[in-house]
Formats: sequence, C-alpha cells, structure tokens
Amino acid sequence: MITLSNVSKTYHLTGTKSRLPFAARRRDTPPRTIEALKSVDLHVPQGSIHGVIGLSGAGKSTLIRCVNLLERPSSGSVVVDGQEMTDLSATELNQARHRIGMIFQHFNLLTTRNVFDNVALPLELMGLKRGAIRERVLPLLELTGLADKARQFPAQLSGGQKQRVAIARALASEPRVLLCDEATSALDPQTTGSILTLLREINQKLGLTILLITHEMEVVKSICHRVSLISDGELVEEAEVGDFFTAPRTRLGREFLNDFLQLEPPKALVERLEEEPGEHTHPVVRLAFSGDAVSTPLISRLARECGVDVSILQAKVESIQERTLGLMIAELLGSPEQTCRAIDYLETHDLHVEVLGHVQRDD
Ligand SMILES: Nc1ncnc2c1ncn2[C@@H]1O[C@H](COP(=O)(O)OP(=O)(O)OP(=O)(O)O)[C@@H](O)[C@H]1O
Repeated sequence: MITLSNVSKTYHLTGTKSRLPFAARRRDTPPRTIEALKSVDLHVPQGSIHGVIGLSGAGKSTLIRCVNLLERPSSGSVVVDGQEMTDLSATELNQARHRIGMIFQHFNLLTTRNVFDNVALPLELMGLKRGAIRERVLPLLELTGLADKARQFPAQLSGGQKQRVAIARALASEPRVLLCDEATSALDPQTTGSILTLLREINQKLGLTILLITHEMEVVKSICHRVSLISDGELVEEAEVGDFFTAPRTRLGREFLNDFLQLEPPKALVERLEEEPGEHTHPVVRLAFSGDAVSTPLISRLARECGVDVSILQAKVESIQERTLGLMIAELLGSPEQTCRAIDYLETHDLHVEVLGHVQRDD
C-alpha cells in the first residue's frame, strides 16, 4: 500500500551568512546541508497500522511528508496505492492526495468555519454538490462522535474534539491511507486514549492503512501492528510491535523501551555493574517473556533445576494489544556454571534473556 524505496531527503540551507565576527562564525555557522532522510526503505501493507518512532530531529516529519509529497524526496521512490508519487504532474498529485488523508498535532482547522463546514471543505474543493456533501459529512460526524457538534466552531471545542474534526475531515475524500503526524502529542493521556481508539476503529471498519509518526511509546503499544525506529535520518530497526516490546534489537530501541517501562536496575546496582564476568561475580539479567511462559512458574523451576537463587529486583506485566508480556530484572545467584546453565534453561523455554552486566558477590 505504501512503499518507500531508497528515499533520501537533503535540505540545502541558504542564508547562512552571519554578522558574527569571523572566529565565532566558523564555530556557530550550521552545515550547509542536512541529510534528513538517508536511503529509507519502508513497506506498509494495506489495512495495517505502522508507527515510526524516534527522537526529536530524527526525521519523522520529513518521512511522513515525503509520502504525500508535501516534501519531495531528493531521490528514491514513493509508491502509494500502486502509484509512483514522484512521477505525477501537479494536477495528478492533487488527485492522488484525495486518497491520502492527513492529520496533524495542532489539528489545522479553519477557525471561521464550524465543524460541519470544516469537514465539508475537501468535498467543496472537489466540486461536490451541497446534497452529496451532506450525505458524506453526516455519517463522518457520527463515526467520530461529533453528531451534536456540527454547528460549533473550533474555539468552542476541546483538543480531543478538534482532533476528531480533523479526522472526519481527513476521511471526507474517502482516502485509502491516513497519515498521522504526532496526532496525539498535544492531548492529555485520557484524550489520547480515546483518539487512538477512534483510529483503531477506523482502521478496522474502513480497512484504512495508517502510517503514524510519534515520539510516544504508548501510541505504538496501543494501536500499531509494526513499528520502525528512526535515528538521524535512518530506519535502524523494524519489528512487529510485540517483538519490539519483548526484545528491541538496537540500543536506541532498548532506551525507548526502558524509558517507557521504567524498568531499570536500582541505581546503586548499576554503579557496581561490570561488563565482563569475573571469578566472583554473578549476572544481572533482564527477562522478557510472553505467551505460555507468562503463566508458567519458571522461576521456581529454574531455582530447582539449575540450583540458582533468583533475586527479583523489578518485575511487571504489560498488555501489548492481545499479548501479555512479562518483564523482569533479576540477579542470578550461584556459581558461574550454575548461572550459565540457568540462562540456557531460560532461553530454551523461550524467554528473551539480556545480560545487563555482572556484580561482585558479597560472600
Ligand atoms: N525545511 C527544512 N529546512 C532545513 N532543515 C530541515 C527542514 N525540515 C527539517 N529539517 C531538518 O531535518 C532534520 C529532521 O527534521 P524532522 O522535522 O523531520 O525531525 P522530527 O523527527 O520530525 O523532529 P520533531 O520530533 O522535533 O518534530 C532536522 O535536523 C531538521 O532540522
């Protein structure tokens, strides 16, 4: 449905002349080009919800704006619904954009139009008659929970209601794809939840393909099927959401996850962690387990079968959509042979084991 191949975007900065003295200018003058996207490949199948997460400045907005060519890539191919977007003339691009809805962090509503007229706007621009417009707009107001707000103006609405108007407007031209640019970042957690629920409903009812960018793991966890991680213009990791929450492959992925789960070993222990095992050390591990393993008494079996003691430092159970995920940070106490055997035992029982480091035994 959406396929980006080898997409790069370089911004060329102009007007870098400075009135600063020469010595200061050399240090403070920004580089003349910024590679906002570097050879990005991304495929979002029809009907799926794909999240792109990354830190500020990583290239998320540039990426999503390259899909509907609000930003034209410097190179590479962008195919949406079978159409190569970069080959289209201005008129064809305009037509193609009717099939690609977009919503934004700050809603971008017209303040002088009421809710009905905001939603009707794209249909007016497409030249539809008033009757046909009503037929499209009223069910959309129903779908987005705004049926009783049709005559109100944006200033009279809450943030969540404004985003609902923006969603209804984005759906007016019956798009195949919805692009969400930080759509919940300006909303409180409860309103975020209701907008995410609405997006999931739309995805299921209308079979709409959704590509969203966010810096919030909660958004990824709640509605995405797959997630890509963007860093410095590159997609560095891509995974099914349950797999990403179980075992992110990159350091940045682990940082996002740990930050979200607040699952870190105690600070005093972190200070004592050594990278390499020693003769008198024992490992500190992060365990992630899902499926049957969540309801199996693996820790007590581990203690019995491998002869180790397990000191649990932190643990929590998370629901990632339909999947239950157990997470734990623990010290494995025993001889090097026993703790190695314990890690093998856990891995053969489908737990993901990450050794965070080794601490000196107190005895
Ligand atoms: N129009 C532009 N001209 C020059 N540089 C730009 C332009 N737009 C973005 N950039 C630069 O491209 C890089 C990626 O920016 P982008 O806005 O895509 O990041 P982002 O991940 O969306 O960040 P944020 O979460 O803060 O919005 C940044 O270094 C940014 O300064």
